[in-house]
Amino acid sequence: MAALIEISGLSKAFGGLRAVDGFSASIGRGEVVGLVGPNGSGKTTALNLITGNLPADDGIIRFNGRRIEAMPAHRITRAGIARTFQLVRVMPSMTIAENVAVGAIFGAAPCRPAEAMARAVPLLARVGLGARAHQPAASLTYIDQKRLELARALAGRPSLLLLDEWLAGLNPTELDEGIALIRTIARDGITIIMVEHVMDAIRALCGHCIVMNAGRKIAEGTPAEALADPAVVKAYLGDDDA
Ligand SMILES: Nc1ncnc2c1ncn2[C@@H]1O[C@H](COP(=O)(O)OP(=O)(O)OP(=O)(O)O)[C@@H](O)[C@H]1O
Repeated sequence: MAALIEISGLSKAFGGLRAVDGFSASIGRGEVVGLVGPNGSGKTTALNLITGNLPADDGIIRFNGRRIEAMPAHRITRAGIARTFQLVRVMPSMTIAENVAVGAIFGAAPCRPAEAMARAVPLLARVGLGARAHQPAASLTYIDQKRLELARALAGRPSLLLLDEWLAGLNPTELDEGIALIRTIARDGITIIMVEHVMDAIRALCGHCIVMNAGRKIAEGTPAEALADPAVVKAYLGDDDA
């Protein structure tokens, strides 16, 4: 399988802290990859480097064969990488549909505002917000803001979707719905990298799992293989997420 994204020697330090330290990975088209690891292991920082939300200190990222590690975030979005945030970022004074339309206008398949609003409608239905399209985004609960962020990311028609703990905080019913929704996105052919602490979701969705600790990749394989790796068991010992 040709790699959609290839990461080589990616590094980022905050002062003396090596948050991402020589991280390399190759992810094929159509894969659903779990990026897991104890708290503070560098997962969100790795996503921020891929999306250009943070500049890398070192390393190469090839997406669709193009170097993107020095591109500004908006060009990376245009190139086809969309994301959700662990700490959601919605524009509270705009309506829910307008928030999603922004994702269409600035995404990989840019369009005019009228078409962007038309694209938003079915996506809001898909994430369970269909009845609320014209309400202000500020009216949404935290969980519903996460749904909005996912619709906004999809509106950009990305080829790579990065989910940062998108399933966190869902109740068991919502979790089942969320897993089913991610599965439909993958079936549409969108490659997914999901940072997630909900291991049942990783097992249910991911054929490929990468485990980080202290900024480094410590294991990789199927979820069963990677999570059973002795280095992974050791990394999680003493961590509340184990
Ligand atoms: N902007 C920043 N400035 C300074 N330190 C940071 C910054 N962002 C992250 N860090 C530190 O870098 C390390 C890696 O953080 P990161 O958020 O990438 O980990 P994570 O694996 O996503 O953790 P979690 O599972 O808790 O979200 C942590 O020690 C964190 O405190």
